[in-house]
Amino acid sequence: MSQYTVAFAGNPNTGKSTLFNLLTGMRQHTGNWAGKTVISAEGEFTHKDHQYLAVDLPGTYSLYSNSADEEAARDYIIFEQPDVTLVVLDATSLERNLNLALQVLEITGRTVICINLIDEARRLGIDINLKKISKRLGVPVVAISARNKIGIEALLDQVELVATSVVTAPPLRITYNDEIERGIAELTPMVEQTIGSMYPARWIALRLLDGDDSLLTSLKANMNSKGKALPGTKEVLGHGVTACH
Ligand SMILES: Nc1nc2c(ncn2[C@@H]2O[C@H](COP(=O)(O)OP(=O)(O)OP(=O)(O)O)[C@@H](O)[C@H]2O)c(=O)[nH]1
Ligand SMILES: [Mg+2]
Repeated sequence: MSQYTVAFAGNPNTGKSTLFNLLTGMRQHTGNWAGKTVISAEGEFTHKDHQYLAVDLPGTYSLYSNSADEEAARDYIIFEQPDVTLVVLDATSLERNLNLALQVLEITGRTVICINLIDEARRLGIDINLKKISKRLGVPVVAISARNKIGIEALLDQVELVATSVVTAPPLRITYNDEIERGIAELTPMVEQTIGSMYPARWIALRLLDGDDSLLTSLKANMNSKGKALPGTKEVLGHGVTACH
């Protein structure tokens, strides 16, 4: 039986570890304060005919290399290329949480959006239009309560559809202002030429435009560890990189 990898990403304190523990039977640290998960934990679970390896990533507000946690989550999603990235959002603060979801979606369409704490949202009278969000983002969106074990089967059904490629979506394409789009257009072919089609070139170009040296360092380390040296990376990518904001 093949095993699919599911990475749990999301802002701190959105219930990733609660869901992870529920599915895997493990006991990752949970609690009502941010930043509990510091290293990624792994555990297994089964749903219907498939086996999954769940990876509980540290909570992050972005994938912009602001901290070791963000770098770890970013590197896992880009370089390990999980079969599914499950973005766990807090239903009571969707606007803030969707920021990370958009960043993940720019990297990969192999994503399921899991809106957790739906019990809390209902208590507060927050009504969430799942269909509309799913249509806008192009990926499945499921509401759950990990603590109360609500919606879990429906969530895993969607995870299965993405893992088995029954449901597919390209990375979400966000259009930036003209200056940034010009930079992306210039850099993306160079990125593709240098690293091939293995990694999300447009997103990497965008991060390089922002002067994200940490991503460049990770890219080089990763390519080297896979025996794919990057001749001229510095020349190609280091040249013309300007911060846009
Ligand atoms: N009301 C409610 N609370 C929940 C639910 N799921 C998780 N929680 C609570 O939310 C808090 C945070 O849960 P964690 O699972 O530790 O969150 P996390 O995303 O792993 O947090 P970090 O590791 O810090 O990123 C805990 O107090 C959980 O009991 C839910 O469905 N409803
Ligand atoms: Mg956690």
